[in-house]
Amino acid sequence: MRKSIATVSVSGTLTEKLDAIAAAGFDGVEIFENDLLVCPLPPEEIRARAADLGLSIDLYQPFRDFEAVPADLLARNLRRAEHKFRTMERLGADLLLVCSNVSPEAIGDDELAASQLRLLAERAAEHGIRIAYEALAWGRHVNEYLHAWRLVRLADHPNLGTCLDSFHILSRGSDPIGIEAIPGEKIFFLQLADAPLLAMDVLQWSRHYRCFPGQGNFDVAGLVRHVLAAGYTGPLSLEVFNDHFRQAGTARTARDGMRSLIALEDTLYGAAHPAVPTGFAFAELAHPELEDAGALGGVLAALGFQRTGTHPTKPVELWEQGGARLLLNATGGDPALVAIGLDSPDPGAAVKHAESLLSPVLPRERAPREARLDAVAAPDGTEIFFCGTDWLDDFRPSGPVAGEITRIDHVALTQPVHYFDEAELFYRTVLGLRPQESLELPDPYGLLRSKAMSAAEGAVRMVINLAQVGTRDLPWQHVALACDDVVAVARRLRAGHPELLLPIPANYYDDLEARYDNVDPELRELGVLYDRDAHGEFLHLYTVTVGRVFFELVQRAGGYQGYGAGNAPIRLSVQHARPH
Ligand SMILES: O=C(O)c1ccc(O)c(O)c1
Ligand SMILES: [Mg+2]
Repeated sequence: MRKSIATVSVSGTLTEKLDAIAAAGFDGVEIFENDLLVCPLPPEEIRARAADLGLSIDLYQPFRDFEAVPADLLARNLRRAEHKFRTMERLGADLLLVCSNVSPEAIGDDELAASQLRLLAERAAEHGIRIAYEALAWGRHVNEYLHAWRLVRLADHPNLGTCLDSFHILSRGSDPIGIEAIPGEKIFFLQLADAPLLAMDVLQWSRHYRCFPGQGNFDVAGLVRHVLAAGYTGPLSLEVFNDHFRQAGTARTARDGMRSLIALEDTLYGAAHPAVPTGFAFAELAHPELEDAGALGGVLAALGFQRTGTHPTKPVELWEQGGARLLLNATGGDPALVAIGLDSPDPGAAVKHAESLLSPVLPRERAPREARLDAVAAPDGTEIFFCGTDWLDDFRPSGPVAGEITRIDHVALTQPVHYFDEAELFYRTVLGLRPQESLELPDPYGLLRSKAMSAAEGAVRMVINLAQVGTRDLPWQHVALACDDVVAVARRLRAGHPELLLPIPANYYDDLEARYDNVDPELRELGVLYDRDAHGEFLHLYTVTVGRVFFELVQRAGGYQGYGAGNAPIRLSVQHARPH
């Protein structure tokens, strides 16, 4: 299907927007009036620029507060419309979006509204222009899409149709099944936006929190199915008002919008993800070139990891315990998590799929006998490797290392605020992870927003955290290691090891013991954190931070599904209290 985007959805000047929108592969644009008003170029030049870029101007918008007004106001509104028509002729646009009247002067009279819309359509027809009438969710009298359609039907003019906008329909909880009753040729335009579920005024929600399909909680694909079933053949057009998108990189947001539409089409055509990862192959940590991997090696050795192999051509060591594998890459930089290896049932298909979703595939250098490893860049630059089974052979590992740690449980990455939605869409679509809980947690110097995602019944879990701004901004990352016996590790490390994140405040344990019966008193002694959910229990423990990275040991009992999120504020406070 043709793909469009409203210029309001991305940052920049109008010319920057058009360049980025074309570069991302869109077929057309909706020109938002404000973008035109602030543009120094005359409409003819904007038209030529769009044409040079291969973009059609699919819609001009919005024309506000037109219908259902007293006679004197109608005359003024028609004069306003004539000006828009002339601008559109210069722009080469032939579809005008009219959104439902929000003014207190609007009259709640369907006959009047329809007759005035008909008049507008007659005037538009003289210019070869068509009108797409949209119900704003907060319209004074018309705020339901079926009401807008009733007025269009009543007005009965070939140059008048309706514009459907997924946000206005789904934010009100309207059932989109009714779309199928609208003849496809009377749906002049389709605008798509998703949004997180928020209990707030619908206008504020729309103007600040819309996001691309797949980044929020609406069933946008389900709505599009109804629109296609009605016989609509126009473009899928993104229309997003979002405070963060307005600050984010223009090209990057345009590409993210395109990724969202490609993924939406995949959903519509019922294309299953070709290679959802089945586990963590490894986590790769960069570190300064030091004997025994320095402080990082010290923490890992204390946790019971051993170096079991070395890469034949690169300064990379394999450290193992149970099924947990860490690669230590002596890049010279501060310790940081730089790559994640995922067990993939079909690495080639996974990379092709990632590429189809516009993820940059990373070039790899490898010696002739080394395993082929395909990687793409996640939005924050973390390299994501799709691993088969042969990569491990390169390291000639010396054999299994027994210990309490069994595998990588999850990896947590921190994203800047204006790329948080992009990261979520990437992990959902490129890796096929499903969103789990979304949380806001108090930090002594801010509020931590966090989203957990998982696949293969928890075999792969990722947590994306929002980097905090304006406070002590610590872009921490962490690797959580599944462990059979957190208490045993804590006992061992308490005996003179400085690697554990301590002390945990006594107030925490006082509260814990009030909340739950039978809390093991040893948890307090050892500084082990504890949580429970409907399924089971969770014991966990953190190490100190080395560079940007810290480790967590987690013990899930009885099918516990969470991440101990309620304890994150405790962890954050202790981390902030320690010198870095
Ligand atoms: O927020 C608005 O006013 C507005 C304007 C035009 C639209 O198409 C829309 O969905 C919302
Ligand atoms: Mg709209």
